[in-house]
Amino acid sequence: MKKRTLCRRTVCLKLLCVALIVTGVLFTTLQILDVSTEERRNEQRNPPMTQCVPILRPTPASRGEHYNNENKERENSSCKAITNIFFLKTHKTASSTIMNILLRYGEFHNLTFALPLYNNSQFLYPKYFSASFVDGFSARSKDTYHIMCHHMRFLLTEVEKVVPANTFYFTILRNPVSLMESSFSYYKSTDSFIRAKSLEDFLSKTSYYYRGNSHARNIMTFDLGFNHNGKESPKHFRLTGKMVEATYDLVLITEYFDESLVLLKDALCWTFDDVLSFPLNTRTNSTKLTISQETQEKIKSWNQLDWQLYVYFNNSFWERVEKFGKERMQREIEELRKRRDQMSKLCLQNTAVASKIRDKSLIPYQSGKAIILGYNLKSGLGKAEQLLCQRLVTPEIQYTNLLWAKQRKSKFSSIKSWIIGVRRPK
Ligand SMILES: Nc1ncnc2c1ncn2[C@@H]1O[C@H](COP(=O)(O)OS(=O)(=O)O)[C@@H](OP(=O)(O)O)[C@H]1O
Repeated sequence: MKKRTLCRRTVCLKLLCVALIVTGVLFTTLQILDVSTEERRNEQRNPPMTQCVPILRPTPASRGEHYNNENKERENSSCKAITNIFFLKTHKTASSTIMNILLRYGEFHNLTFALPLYNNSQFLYPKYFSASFVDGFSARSKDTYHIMCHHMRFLLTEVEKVVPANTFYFTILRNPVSLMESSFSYYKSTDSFIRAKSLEDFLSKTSYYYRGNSHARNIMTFDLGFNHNGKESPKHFRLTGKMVEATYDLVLITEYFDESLVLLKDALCWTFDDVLSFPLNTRTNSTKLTISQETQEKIKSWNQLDWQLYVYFNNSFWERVEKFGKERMQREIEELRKRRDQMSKLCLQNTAVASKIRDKSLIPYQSGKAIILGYNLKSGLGKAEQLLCQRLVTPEIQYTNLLWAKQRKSKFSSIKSWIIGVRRPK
């Protein structure tokens, strides 16, 4: 009798396991197939991930490690490379270039990314971030993610659910004047900008054109999780600055991109090779505007919250450079540029508009009135160089797609081994 009950329990348990697996597979399939109406509406902001680049296996040479002994020196030094990283990818701030550095580092060091759900590269932006927007997230998976670096509207309590406690937080800010010129061109077809004849026209009739969306006003403040139509007072500016300072270990400045990379390299205890990058998401000169002094002032005034934030962190950035040592900074920038030059000679044939990019998987997403440039690689590269060069110029959407596929594949392999383990007779 007892044996039979035991037997029935074992059968029940097995059935339960099978049911769970079937539900899991169904759920995953539904997740893949589901493109909700809201996601479709957000396509402008959250472009679909369609293009694919081949998954290749990284080697030390493809990591760039054959160019110098720096990695060996690092191995002997006391500082240990930081691998738990959160990067708040702010909009139109060169954040895609920084992101490419993180994606490459993570891929080549087999780290795990907290990626957005399939088909949404921006964690359902402009909604506030929620841990449930992370692909495969469960409360138990918390300590499994190393890097999180996609666009989002920041919410600390939710991010903390996803990343480990010792995570390094950083972000990047850009002068709101050039940022808004860039946004106006890139987001020209969004609500607030679509009817404006020019940036000047928009700025002279903001109460008529502005529809409240973040791309048109104080976008950095919005991305950082604050009210982008909020109060403008010295007390408010100071408080926001202090709050950001308390959350982020480092705030980079777009205008001082190489100085920023050197500080980042130092803070993460990484090497020059780790922070090598080529500018991504750049526009043709034909889609850039020259901004008069008067318009610059209007932009600052319209984006006062962003402007004050920028001034605050521009100051703290230079204090940090001072601490780092100005001469040392100069030396390291020279070294970084030398290596970037070498890499550029090795990899790049030219920059090109979409129609002139030979490898269609390397075409960057195009938006609004902006003509976004990509790269053609040199032909005849060795296998390892080909991989490194290709990754250096792989746009965000394609790279995310690739990592998504890689992580899904490894998750499916673990489930498969678990099923085989359950089935194997004792
Ligand atoms: N290395 C470096 N240094 C300085 N500026 C750089 C760099 N890399 C990219 N960029 C400029 O950053 C703008 C694109 O920003 P993002 O990649 O953050 O855009 S996006 O929000 O992800 O669409 C875009 O600015 P605009 O050309 O003014 O639009 C890029 O030219």
